[in-house]
Amino acid sequence: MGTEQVFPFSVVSVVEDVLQHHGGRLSDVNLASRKAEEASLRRYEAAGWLRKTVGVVGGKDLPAEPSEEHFRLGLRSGIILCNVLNRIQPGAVLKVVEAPNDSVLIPDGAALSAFQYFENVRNFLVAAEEMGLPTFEASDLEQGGKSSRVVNCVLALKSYAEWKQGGKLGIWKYGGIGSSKPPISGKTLLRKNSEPFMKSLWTMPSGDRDAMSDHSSYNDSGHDRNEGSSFSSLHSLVREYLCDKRPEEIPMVVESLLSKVVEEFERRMQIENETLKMTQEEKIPSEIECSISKATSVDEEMEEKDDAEELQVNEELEEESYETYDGHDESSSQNLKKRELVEQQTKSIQELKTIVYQTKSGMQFLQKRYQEEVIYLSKHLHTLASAASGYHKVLEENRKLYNQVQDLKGNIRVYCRVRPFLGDQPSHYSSVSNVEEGSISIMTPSKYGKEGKKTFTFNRAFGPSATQAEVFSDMQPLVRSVLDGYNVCIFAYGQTGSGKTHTMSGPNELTEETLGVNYRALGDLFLLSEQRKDTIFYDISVQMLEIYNEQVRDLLTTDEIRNSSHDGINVPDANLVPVSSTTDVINLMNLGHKNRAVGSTAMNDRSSRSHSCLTVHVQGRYLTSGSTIRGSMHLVDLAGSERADKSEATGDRLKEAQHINKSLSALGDVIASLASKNAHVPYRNSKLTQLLQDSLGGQAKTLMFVHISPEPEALGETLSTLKFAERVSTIELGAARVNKDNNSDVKELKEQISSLKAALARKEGDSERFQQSGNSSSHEAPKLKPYGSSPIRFGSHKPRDDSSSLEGQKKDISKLKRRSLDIHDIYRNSPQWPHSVNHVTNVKEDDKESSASSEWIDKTMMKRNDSLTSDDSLVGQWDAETKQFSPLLSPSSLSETSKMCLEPSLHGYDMTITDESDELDIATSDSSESELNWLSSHIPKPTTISNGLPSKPKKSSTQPKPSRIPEPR
Ligand SMILES: Nc1ncnc2c1ncn2[C@@H]1O[C@H](COP(=O)(O)OP(=O)(O)OP(=O)(O)O)[C@@H](O)[C@H]1O
Repeated sequence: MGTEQVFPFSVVSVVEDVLQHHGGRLSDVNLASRKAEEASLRRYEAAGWLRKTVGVVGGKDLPAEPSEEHFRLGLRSGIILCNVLNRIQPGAVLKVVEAPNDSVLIPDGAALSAFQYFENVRNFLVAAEEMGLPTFEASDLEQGGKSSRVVNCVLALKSYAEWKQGGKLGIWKYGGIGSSKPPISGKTLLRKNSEPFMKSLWTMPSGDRDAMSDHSSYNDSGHDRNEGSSFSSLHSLVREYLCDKRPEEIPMVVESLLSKVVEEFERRMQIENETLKMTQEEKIPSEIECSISKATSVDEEMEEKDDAEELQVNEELEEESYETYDGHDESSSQNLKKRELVEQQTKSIQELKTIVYQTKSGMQFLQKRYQEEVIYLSKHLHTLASAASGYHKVLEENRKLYNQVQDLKGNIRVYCRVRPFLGDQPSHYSSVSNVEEGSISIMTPSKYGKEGKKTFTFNRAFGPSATQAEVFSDMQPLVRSVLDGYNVCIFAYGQTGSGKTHTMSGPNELTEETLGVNYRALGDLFLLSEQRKDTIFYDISVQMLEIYNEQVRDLLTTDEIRNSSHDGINVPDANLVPVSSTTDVINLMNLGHKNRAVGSTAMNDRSSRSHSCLTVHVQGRYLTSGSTIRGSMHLVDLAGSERADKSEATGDRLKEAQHINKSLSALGDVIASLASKNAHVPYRNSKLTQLLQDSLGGQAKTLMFVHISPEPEALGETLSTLKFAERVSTIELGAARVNKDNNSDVKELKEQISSLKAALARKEGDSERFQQSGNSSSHEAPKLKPYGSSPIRFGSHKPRDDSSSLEGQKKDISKLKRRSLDIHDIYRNSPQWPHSVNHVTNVKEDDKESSASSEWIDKTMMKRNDSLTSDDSLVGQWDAETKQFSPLLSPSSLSETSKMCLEPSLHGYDMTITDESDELDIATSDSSESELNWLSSHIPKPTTISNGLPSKPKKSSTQPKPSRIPEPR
């Protein structure tokens, strides 16, 4: 192994560095050369002492003042040195090879001699070292060697000899130049000086070199001849450096140079050793740790670094491992282990890499699919969201449209239902001849009409065979409006026994089929609220009230409640009972019916003369927004609308009748006011209107369910009821109103024309009779006109003037035409709601509400009221100017009133407030009896219905009732 392979640096490079970097230091070579002279003197001293000690003959090869060359050559054989040493220290060199011949003097002597000389020198040096003398290198005796060290050795020996000759006094210590250097050990001598020595051999002439190369010991040094080039370059370098030096300076320069080289060499070796030590003690463990940590954290690194960086790290790792392995043989086993470990880790890393790559690609694939699915789902979700919002919009739109349709149908709608015959009563006696979807035809006896048939149009008409379910299905949309936040009022109107309770509640014995509107409405609300529970939560609760004699009772409690609501909006003290099922409702209704007061009556129980009201309160809360909506529904079973019979109109019955009339009249006022869109609606005129206030008008939807009985006996009341209902229906209908009004008016106009024709014919006949019998008919009882198309008894006191009747009829026609367009005319011409006596007569200045509707209060009602009681205070007088009744008129003044009515032109009576009066009976102006008779004829008797209820016999009256039923002329 070459030097440059053993060491990380070459000797040549060391020398070059010394020459280049330490050239400055070599400048002191001059100083050394100055010392060379001193060295020469010392050499002379050494040579002289050697000559003196061994004699001139023995030292014949050594001049007294030899040059350095001669000094070296003289001592080169080692004979002089060995002999001198043996003289001073006998036996120090046991065998001294003497020169066999003169060849010793020949510089280039035989090889054997050279070898023997070398043995002499070597033996001398060993002995000198054992004696503690400063030694020199054998090569110092060769050309280029350090003769100064030889001089030093000789002078040291001289000093030792003198010390020995002097009796060995004190401790011998060599104090010559170079004595500070420690003695060179034999081993060190050999190792350290063998190389320069061998180098010098290579510089020897070829013959010597060949001779030397034959000796095996020289080959043991392991030097390869091929390495000579580096040495030759070194030599050339040194020679070049020394070429300008004087020969005597060269040894000193070379010595200095070599010492520098040696120092540099040692310095480098020390550095190298330290580096190696660090590498072994620190670097290797850190590399292992680094490798392990890199291996364990490879996953994280893989994520953080790209592949190129990872590869670089691994390559560096491997390079470091190889360097470590190559650079340190002694730790090769460790390096092997380390390398194996690194290889294992590298393998693991590769496997991990593969797994990571697979996982990564798998993750990327999954991520891609996930993103695709997310995109797909988001699209799908978007579609669903838009569909959902669209669905909600459509739902909302549907609700709006639904309620708009309800609005278009009219805020107040009128339905009519014909009760079937009860028991075994044959149907051919029915006064109802035909029932179509929106109209009812009534068979009128010839005395009522010319054609024997009268048709009334409503929003909906139900015949006797209509089932409860059919009836409810038609009002179901209205009921459902409650859940959308509307207020709804459904009230049943009709005379006693016409089937109001049956429609609203059902018969006494309830079955699923016979359940009335009340149950079905609530059941429907429950069903709908259940269907909507995902979006809205509904609270449904009910109240049940009765209004009897203007007193409000809570039917869900036994205590009488006080109407503390001054606004009349509601009855706040009434029990409000939450319900959640139809069963709850049935139980409550049973309780209500039980609590409903039942009085002894002439023909029916108290329920006929009291209003019962089932109020359903609905509060809905949207689950998403939290907003709430409120709706309410009044289901009212009104008291019988028939007029109280005069014969029974006493005491409690009279009081009941008054209250019923008052409340129904107030209800009519409210409806009329709403229809005319008056700013003020007189809700406060009765408990009934107060109770229903929130469900009458505004956004509220009202349904009047008119009931009629089919019995011919009830025809009068039936016609009255139908007339009124049709009028309300005609007035209140919205968009459908025009066509309906037109149809109705056309019919009426036709009837008017036929009536006029009949009047003309009659007039002609009367004229002839008048001429025959003279003017003797002034006291005849007025003949009742047929209960024709005129709805009511307005203008019943209007004088019957045949001569003016035609003109009056024409006026009426024009008024009818106008009425169809003018709502006020319609009201004026409308049949009145039954007015209570108190309502009409007790008109107070501060009660403007009632006066607001006084214009369409039938004057005849006063007379009818008058007929209901003998109390003069109840008699009213119609003031044509103020258009108000004046109470407290005496019976005599009634006659005057009649006169006034009969002679309106004289008293400024406004004819326009009456209409069709000529169609009705005419009371004689001077006969209050006739007037009473008229009133009797127009107050229908309570219908005797075969409903199992007792029919009270009629009290005697001045005129038998049958006579008051309109008779055919
Ligand atoms: N559509 C109908 N089908 C069968 N029976 C009916 C019908 N309408 C009414 N009735 C029966 O006629 C009778 C009288 O009906 P209901 O009591 O409902 O009349 P009303 O107008 O409520 O009388 P009131 O004013 O006294 O309360 C009852 O026995 C009832 O069952």
